[in-house]
Amino acid sequence: MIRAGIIGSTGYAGGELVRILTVHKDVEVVWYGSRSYIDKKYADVYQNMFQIVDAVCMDDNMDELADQVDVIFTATPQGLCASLVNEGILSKVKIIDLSADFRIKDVATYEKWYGLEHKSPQFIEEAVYGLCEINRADVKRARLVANPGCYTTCSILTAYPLAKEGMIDMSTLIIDAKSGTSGAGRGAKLPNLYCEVNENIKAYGVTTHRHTPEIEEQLGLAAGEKVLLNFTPHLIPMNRGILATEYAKLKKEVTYEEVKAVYDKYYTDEKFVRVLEKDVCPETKWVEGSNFADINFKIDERTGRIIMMGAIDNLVKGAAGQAVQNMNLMFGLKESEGLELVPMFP
Ligand SMILES: NC(=O)C1=CN([C@@H]2O[C@H](COP(=O)(O)OP(=O)(O)OC[C@H]3O[C@@H](n4cnc5c(N)ncnc54)[C@H](OP(=O)(O)O)[C@@H]3O)[C@@H](O)[C@H]2O)C=CC1
Ligand SMILES: CC(=O)N[C@@H](CCC(=O)OP(=O)(O)O)C(=O)O
Repeated sequence: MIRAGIIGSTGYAGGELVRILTVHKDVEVVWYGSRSYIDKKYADVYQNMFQIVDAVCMDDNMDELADQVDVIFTATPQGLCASLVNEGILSKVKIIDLSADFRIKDVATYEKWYGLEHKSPQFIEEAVYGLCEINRADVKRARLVANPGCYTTCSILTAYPLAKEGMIDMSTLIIDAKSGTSGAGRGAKLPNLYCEVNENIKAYGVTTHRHTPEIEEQLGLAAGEKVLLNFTPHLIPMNRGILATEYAKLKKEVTYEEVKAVYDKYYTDEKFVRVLEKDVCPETKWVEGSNFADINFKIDERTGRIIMMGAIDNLVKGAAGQAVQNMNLMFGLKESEGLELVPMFP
């Protein structure tokens, strides 16, 4: 059995990790980390775990944890993982960080967009960007994985094949994304109160959202050029789900079949990416509770643009599911172990 510790197990992403790992046949969660609930029963924090998880919450002592487990998940605020990790710890355990600390290769870019000083820049280079469909071989060898962001997972997977094959003019790419409120975490914040979110929709982080440089870096690597794009997130009144709608100019006239062949080239063998049938638009409801990313596209012949669409569950493929997919690869397990979750509907 792989012994796992979760720092930040009481947050939404950490809670989803617990839900998935509790039924993973090769994993035992032995450390339910928390800052506010130390010594409290985990099932008192999340009653859905009543009679399922008996453990009590522990602190965030990564040094002590590293002696007791094989893998540590950090589902904690930006900056925390970088402030705890060190060579001694990394020589003993594998770390999968759900925050953004090791996602962006240029430390100045991270510090600018996150407004934080990076506490462990020496590990940025070695960290592997854990988007399994794109970096599978590197993830298998990694001891530190930077689990991608939720908006970024959806945005990158949706455009990746066309960026990689040079079919779109990257300078024209515009990403409009919408997220349910669980994306903002469990912490009490005024903009996330029921009356602020319900019956409402708003854009936020316009031109400044921290996922912008992460998407630019990854799609830039795919396209082999520096990419600057517009990314505008929106908060919508639902619990889970992200929908990204992405617009770009096609470099030349192409048919539906030609574009479909490109998506199939990258995703036919990918269990968790479903390229939908012609004219079917992805919906968050069709992926809820699952590790699927549903993707499709439509060519607008009038404008020469292509509209790409993607949907994921932000807490599963956008966070905990992807983290478990990474863990499976790092430990040589079946990639989909514990993740064959059927989407729930309605
Ligand atoms: N929500 C989402 O959809 C996604 C989240 N992520 C990332 O995952 C991470 C967690 O997000 P999310 O679950 O939403 O956030 P939450 O606010 O729901 O949870 C944060 C967790 O971190 C713990 N924590 C906070 N501060 C500290 C600290 N100083 N030391 C130790 N533990 C601390 C909290 O513990 P306690 O409550 O016990 O004090 C809690 O368990 C973030 O980096 C986020 O960006 C990534 C992808 C998607
Ligand atoms: C709705 C909402 O507030 N979403 C969060 C992003 C969610 C997230 O998980 O960000 P990381 O993946 O980078 O950790 C935000 O906009 O900051």
